Amino acid sequence: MRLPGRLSAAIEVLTDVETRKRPVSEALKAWGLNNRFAGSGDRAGIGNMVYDVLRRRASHAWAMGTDDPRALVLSVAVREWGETVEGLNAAFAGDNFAPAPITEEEAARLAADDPLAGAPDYVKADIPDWAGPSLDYLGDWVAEGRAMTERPPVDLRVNTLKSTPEKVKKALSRFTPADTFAANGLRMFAGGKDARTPNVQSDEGYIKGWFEVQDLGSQAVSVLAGAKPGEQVLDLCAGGGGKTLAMAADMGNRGQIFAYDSERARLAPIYDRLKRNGVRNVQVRAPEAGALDDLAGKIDRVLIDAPCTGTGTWRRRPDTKWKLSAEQVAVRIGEQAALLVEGATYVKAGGHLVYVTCSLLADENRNQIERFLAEHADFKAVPGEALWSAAFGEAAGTPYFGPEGGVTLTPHRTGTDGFYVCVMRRG
Ligand SMILES: C[S@@+](CC[C@H](N)C(=O)[O-])C[C@H]1O[C@@H](n2cnc3c(N)ncnc32)[C@H](O)[C@@H]1O
Repeated sequence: MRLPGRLSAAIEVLTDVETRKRPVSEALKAWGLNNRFAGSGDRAGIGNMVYDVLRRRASHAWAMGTDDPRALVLSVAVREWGETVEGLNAAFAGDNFAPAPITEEEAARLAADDPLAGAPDYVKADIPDWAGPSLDYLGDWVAEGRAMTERPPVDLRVNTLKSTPEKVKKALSRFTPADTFAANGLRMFAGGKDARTPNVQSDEGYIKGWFEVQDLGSQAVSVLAGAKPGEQVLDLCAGGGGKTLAMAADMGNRGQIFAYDSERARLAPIYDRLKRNGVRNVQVRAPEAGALDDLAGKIDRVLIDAPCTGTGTWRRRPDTKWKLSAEQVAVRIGEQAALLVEGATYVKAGGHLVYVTCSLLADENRNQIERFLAEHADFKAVPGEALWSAAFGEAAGTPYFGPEGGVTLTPHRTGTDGFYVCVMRRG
């Protein structure tokens, strides 16, 4: 496929996402199944265009005076991918799969010198209009929003139970992985335009369990969770086990992690992942009545990687940015508050409760912790700044340290997905 056909396909997928309210990954998959002639390069190019549009949907819509998928795709093609109106029209003329020629009005919009003139800050930040005040505590929320519109890198966590950063770097040298502020993290930066994402999961090293794909922010909060060899740890919202695996490696397979999740289907991938990673100190507890009763008051460290709105992952899942409703936020807040109360019951005296979200909303982070601490006088927050500098030193970006003791990572501040972590000690 040539570029015109790929642009038409991106318009089709975006229309499908909008009209059928489908998740973008599903719409892209469906397009691939219905168009089997398209190769992997085509699918990558179309996917990149669709995601680029969604990351900057508000600013491109402002520039074009409409949020019609065709206008948004043309705007990204010209303003981000470096195409010209003349070049596109020439290419469209000779291609049966091309979109209709660019109109004069569209051409004028695409040529505007200051396409965001008069735009409100939330449009410049490419976030929903309600979100600015919620991110205000971070300082420059327009810069925070803009950083969330960049293509995310691929981050790996080296599994120290089976490998070393040097060994993984050598095995993946064709992708030139770079070091990160986390000692076991490696990063591959995203390419531009139709560049393909490195397919590291088909690499021999991945199959052998030398590394996992895990955002650097997720790695960092796993380190800050502070699991030590020999401890009894409960991962109360273990899901597919991303943080369970990271903690097991930090514990050197010594001690015990109980991995639990209320959704059997979420937990399902953990079994294969534990095997591939060579993890031997995890006991998976399936969601059955009383599954955790025997752990009450006995655990050194309880991790609550809480269900959340995922606002910290907007650069990876930009479609969710435009769909989040106040009702969804309220549901998550209720679940998180209940999990904090439940998680506390498993912590032994002198043990720690660790609360994590991949959200940047104060209501899911600081406000939850402040309410919990006000109602649980036996818990005290461990200051996040001290935890951070002990783990990563001064050179590791500048997270936001909240007055309640929490640490907030953001694409703008730490070059990671957005994450929040607060470690609390039971007195
Ligand atoms: C952010 S995800 C966990 C991700 C996982 N820890 C990882 O690192 O890959 C949150 C998880 O919490 C689970 N969950 C939601 N409510 C729960 C509850 N009341 N008890 C236990 N798990 C719950 C969800 O099923 C979901 O898998």
